[in-house]
Amino acid sequence: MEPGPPGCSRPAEPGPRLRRLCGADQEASVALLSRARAEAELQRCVPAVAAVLPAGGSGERMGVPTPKQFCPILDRPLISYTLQALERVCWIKDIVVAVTRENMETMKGIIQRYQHQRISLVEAGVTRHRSIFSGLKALAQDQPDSQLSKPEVVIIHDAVRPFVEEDVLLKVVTAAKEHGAAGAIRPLVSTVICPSADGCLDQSLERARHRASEMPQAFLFDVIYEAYQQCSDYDLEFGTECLHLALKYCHIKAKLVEGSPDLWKVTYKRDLYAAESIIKERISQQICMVMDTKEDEELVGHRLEEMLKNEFSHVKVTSGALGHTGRDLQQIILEQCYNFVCVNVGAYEFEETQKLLDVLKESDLSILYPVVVISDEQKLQDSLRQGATIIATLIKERNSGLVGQLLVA
Ligand SMILES: Nc1ccn([C@@H]2O[C@H](COP(=O)(O)OP(=O)(O)OP(=O)(O)O)[C@@H](O)[C@H]2O)c(=O)n1
Ligand SMILES: O=C(CO)[C@H](O)[C@H](O)COP(=O)(O)O
Repeated sequence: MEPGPPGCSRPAEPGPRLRRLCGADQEASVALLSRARAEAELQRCVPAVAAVLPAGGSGERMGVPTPKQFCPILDRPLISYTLQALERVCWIKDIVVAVTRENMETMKGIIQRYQHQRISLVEAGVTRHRSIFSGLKALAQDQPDSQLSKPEVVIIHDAVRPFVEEDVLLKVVTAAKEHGAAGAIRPLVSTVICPSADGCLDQSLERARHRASEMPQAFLFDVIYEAYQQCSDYDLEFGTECLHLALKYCHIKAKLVEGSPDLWKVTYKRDLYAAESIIKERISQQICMVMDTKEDEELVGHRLEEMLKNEFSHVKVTSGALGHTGRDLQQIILEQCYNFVCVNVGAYEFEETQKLLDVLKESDLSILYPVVVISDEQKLQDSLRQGATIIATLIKERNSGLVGQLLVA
């Protein structure tokens, strides 16, 4: 079993992804209520945790004019995925993002467009360490008029590592509470060598004895803030390791926690393609089919569901949403489903469907929302098979040109 939240006697709640899968078949209102209760309970017993996200770099190694954190992946900026990953964790109270002055408006636009919550912006520094320090200062202020308050534990996570999961965040926070500092590590992929001044091999490190230091990291706030206040200009200018600052200036030996391979930092252009593939794979595992009527749900929805279950891990069928757009959508959006397929059976009245699509489009939560019309009721079985093939291809291909399109099976 995962460790419970720090300072909390209850075992950890399953992460939102797990909750989404577990709760899929429950009554919507019951699921909502129990989720709200569980989150309120967690909020009460976890120490105050905030996160600082340095996002003020220029992404030189990426070699494109746009800083990599703002580069689009499936039409959504990279940083938005990272924010979403942190926001899903209900016990992180505040998320402080450090961005350069020139990108402040861009960042505000992203927050508004993707409805990010609990975010505060601070001005980034000229190096990563200075950006982090700027975020920590905002949390330390603790002024009555400030929205932020000093946390007990602070998570530091790069804005360009979008695949951080709740379990590793919980592990580093728990370890930081006990040891003062903690960070995720990974085995080295290549051996680290030390060249001499003349470009020849000086030393070769034993790979099995070394690890790559990744993110997230977590610290008792007072420890890391003290370290940043004490550290030299040289550290702030050239340092790359926050755990090292805690060791050097506060004598805190960080606890190292094994991280997942997806924690790597998007650095080169090829990393954007890798990130896109991972996102595609993740979001392509779930699909929500919205039927126009209850009868269609029974007649067509569940047969389509059976056909699609071999291809996707989570297929949800819902009906009546076209008539009760507001209520049902609220539930669907809470589940953060990306793929909607509205199925009309032999119906050519698309006004309600159009309304639903407009709401989805404005919500910016959904990436794919085509309408599939199973047109021929006489040959329903064949149409269904064809419909299932179209739906599966749509979800897997994720061709953005098909968003909001009408397809006829
Ligand atoms: N002055 C800086 C430099 C970097 N970062 C952030 O620190 C994280 C990790 O740094 P890195 O991968 O080195 O980003 P860049 O500095 O943007 O990349 P490069 O070194 O290729 O220019 C990124 O989220 C980056 O935006 C920051 O907040 N402020
Ligand atoms: O992994 C890290 C710390 O452990 C940092 O993400 C990394 O050091 C950032 O360095 P740089 O800005 O030079 O890429």
